[in-house]
Amino acid sequence: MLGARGRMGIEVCKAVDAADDLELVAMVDQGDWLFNASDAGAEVVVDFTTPDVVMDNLHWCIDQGINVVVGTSGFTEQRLERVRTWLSHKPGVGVVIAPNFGIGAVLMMQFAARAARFFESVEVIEQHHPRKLDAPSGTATHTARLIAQARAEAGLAPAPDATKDEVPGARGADIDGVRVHSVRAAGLVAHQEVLFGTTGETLTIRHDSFDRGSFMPGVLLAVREVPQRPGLTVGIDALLD
Ligand SMILES: NC(=O)C1=CN([C@@H]2O[C@H](COP(=O)(O)OP(=O)(O)OC[C@H]3O[C@@H](n4cnc5c(N)ncnc54)[C@H](OP(=O)(O)O)[C@@H]3O)[C@@H](O)[C@H]2O)C=CC1
Ligand SMILES: O=C(O)C1=N[C@H](C(=O)O)C[C@H](O)C1
Repeated sequence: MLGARGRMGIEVCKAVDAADDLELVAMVDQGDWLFNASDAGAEVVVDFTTPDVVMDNLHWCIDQGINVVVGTSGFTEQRLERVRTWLSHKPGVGVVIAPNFGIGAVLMMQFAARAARFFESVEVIEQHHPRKLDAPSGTATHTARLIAQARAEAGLAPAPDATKDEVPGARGADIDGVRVHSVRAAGLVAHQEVLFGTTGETLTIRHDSFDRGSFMPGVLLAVREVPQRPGLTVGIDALLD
């Protein structure tokens, strides 16, 4: 487990410990020696660290021939392409990178992608605990990209918006033409709303993680599946089919 002393790392270690078919062989955090994982014979590394260190971790694991499950945020298309290049030199290694391991969150993203072509307007509002380092969240960025792709395939025009005098930030971040708003407040864990609008109606798709336990079934599923899935898998959608 990389990031073993973090909020997610602590939960993953507990979940792996509680699973009869899995064994936790190494817990690595900031300042620890990465070779602890290979020396301990890890078959799968799970990474919940930070966007600035995750690429080095991934590169090292792939080089060592260790399968990896990544929950850390910050994956752009360019980063994914670099991972594919590393994997092309290690054809037996599997990597699963998921913006969100919550089953409800995965469904929320799928439902949003399905609804996108029917609505001229869309806004994504993500809400997280205030100790989160990045904004917008990986989930919101991924959702916006899925929506943008569905809108492009349907030939939709940009969402109507007459705003002229904008205070910087008031309309959120623009991710592929979709506005994304990030809220940070004590008491929150991880929440997202996708608001669609068209003539005379709106549709709101909302998901709430109230507890980090919500991510564990998805993480354990990926840990069990990744050795059988060489190459790069983005999201856990394919693992749920
Ligand atoms: N995909 C998903 O379903 C989910 C993804 N996430 C993502 O997971 C990531 C972690 O979130 P969270 O657990 O809340 O964050 P935390 O900050 O609580 O945990 C990150 C941990 O990684 C440690 N760390 C930093 N650098 C290294 C390194 N080089 N090697 C090993 N460990 C290191 C940190 O140590 P230190 O504090 O000393 O820097 C910290 O203990 C975030 O990117 C978050 O967005 C979170 C929840 C669900
Ligand atoms: O930092 C978090 O907490 C979370 N990060 C992920 C993200 O950036 O989307 C997943 C979930 O939202 C929790």
